Amino acid sequence: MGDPVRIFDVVVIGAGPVGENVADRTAAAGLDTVIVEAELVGGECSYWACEPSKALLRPVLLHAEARDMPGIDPGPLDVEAVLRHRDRMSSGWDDRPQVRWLEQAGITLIRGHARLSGPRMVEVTGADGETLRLAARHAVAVCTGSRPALPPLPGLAALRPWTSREATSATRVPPRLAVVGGGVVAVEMATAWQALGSQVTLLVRESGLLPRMERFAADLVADALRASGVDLRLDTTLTAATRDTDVRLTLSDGQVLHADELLLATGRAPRTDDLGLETVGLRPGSRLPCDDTYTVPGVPGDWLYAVGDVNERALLTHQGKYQARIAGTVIADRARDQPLDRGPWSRHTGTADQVAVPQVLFADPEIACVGLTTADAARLGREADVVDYDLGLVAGAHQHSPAYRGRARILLDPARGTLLGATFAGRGVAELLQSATFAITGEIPLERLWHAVPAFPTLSEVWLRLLETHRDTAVPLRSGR
Ligand SMILES: Cc1cc2nc3c(=O)[nH]c(=O)nc-3n(C[C@H](O)[C@H](O)[C@H](O)COP(=O)(O)OP(=O)(O)OC[C@H]3O[C@@H](n4cnc5c(N)ncnc54)[C@H](O)[C@@H]3O)c2cc1C
Ligand SMILES: NC(=O)c1ccc[n+]([C@@H]2O[C@H](COP(=O)([O-])OP(=O)(O)OC[C@H]3O[C@@H](n4cnc5c(N)ncnc54)[C@H](O)[C@@H]3O)[C@@H](O)[C@H]2O)c1
Repeated sequence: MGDPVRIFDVVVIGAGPVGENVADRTAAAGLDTVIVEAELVGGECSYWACEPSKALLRPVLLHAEARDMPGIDPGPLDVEAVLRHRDRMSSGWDDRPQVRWLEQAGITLIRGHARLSGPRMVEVTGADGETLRLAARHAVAVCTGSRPALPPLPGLAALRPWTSREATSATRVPPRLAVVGGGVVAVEMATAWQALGSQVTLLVRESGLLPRMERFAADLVADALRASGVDLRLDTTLTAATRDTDVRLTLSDGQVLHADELLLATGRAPRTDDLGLETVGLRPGSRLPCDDTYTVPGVPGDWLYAVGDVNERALLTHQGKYQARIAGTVIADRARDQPLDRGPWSRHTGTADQVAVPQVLFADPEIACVGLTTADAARLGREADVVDYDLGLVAGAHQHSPAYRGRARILLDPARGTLLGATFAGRGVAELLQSATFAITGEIPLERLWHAVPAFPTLSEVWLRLLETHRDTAVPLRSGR
């Protein structure tokens, strides 16, 4: 007879920020919850993504701001101190504090690699090769996140490229760092490592950076990267690379480049390839689809959930945690045979994923955006009034730093008079973002926004200037533009 099956109400696969939050909600609802983790409790975000990257960037960005402020002479960056700060902010890659949190929340932790083995069944293979079988009375939540998606370069393994993991955890500054990609990881890591002492070359296949963000914002970042010394090459792809004493890169324009390290920041792939999805009739290796309650469709019995990066609705920690709160509530209410409210903005429906996903790019300048961009509106055929304002003109920006450069754009629904999207680019705009998120999710009418008076002199004054500009000159965006 094989080992007995351990039975729980809920099995959560993956203890990243998203899995932790699903488990927190189901355990708080009184459901016996187990979480399975193959590496470190806390996931990618805590050790190789958000936390270490922002810990590298915060000193770098503060240093740049201080340099531009009259009366402050910050001296050179203490690179070793920045790396030690990064190590502390990543908890020294030690997950004991997170494990204590799980214990306090009453969640059982099992370490190992989990795979589905049939409806409501999960098998866990531990580091010792032993297998444990789990059964879920109510739900299995797949929160396995994502991994770097690497380009199909010949001889990739021999190149030993950096991915986001090495870029966030490296203990030595490479003199020459080549970065492939023009997305958020590439831009943030190029910003950090250039300031920490690398000569960064950024190879971008598109004609601009950050293809999913407003072009004006991406262009401000591109200008600033160039000014900081980054060799930014747009419309350029890597056609071949070899590693000998250094890395030799052949580019699409025929040029050859040498670097000490090569960072491939070319997007993410969902971690579904070794998850036993085929045992429940699903295809391994691709995104795990879900509906607005985060239930995987096409699996009888509504017991399988996909939450966080693995469903690719929004590859962001905060949005994944939002999804987790909703999925946890759905699981708990289904377990109590309570009906689900599938209406928009209800406790069981992830409406914000579709209309208000906030994101901050931590570079110099920052970009903070939520809701639709002009390109999104055109793609969706949504009519929008587009309003731009030069952030550098508001009094709060003058106070913020003397040579402030920035710009803001909002998109308004002309029929309803509500906000559809906002993008702010400039130093210190990250903390402006929640005001726009409130306006979109609260569907606050323009007439009421006029009564939300921004304090003087702050960057928030841009709201008033945007409203005035809209009153006087709004440019309508018609579908297809
Ligand atoms: C460099 C970088 C910087 C980023 N910065 C930000 C930022 O500033 N802000 C932001 O909001 N987002 C940021 N992100 C995105 C953010 O990291 C992810 O959106 C977030 O980590 C997703 O959380 P998750 O729990 O879904 O997945 P993950 O954090 O990837 O966690 C998944 C967990 O599941 C485990 N796992 C996987 N498969 C199995 C299995 N079969 N069995 C057991 N365990 C398994 C993994 O070991 C992992 O611990 C950044 C990403 C990168 C790469
Ligand atoms: N501050 C933040 O919020 C933050 C920071 C980092 C990452 N993230 C999250 O992580 C996710 C992943 O970021 P990312 O930058 O890895 O992905 P991305 O999808 O944002 O950008 C990938 C870039 O790589 C390029 N690319 C893809 N394949 C290529 C190839 N074969 N050759 C050359 N270029 C190629 C793309 O054109 C694009 O410019 C993002 O979607 C984001 O949500 C968020």
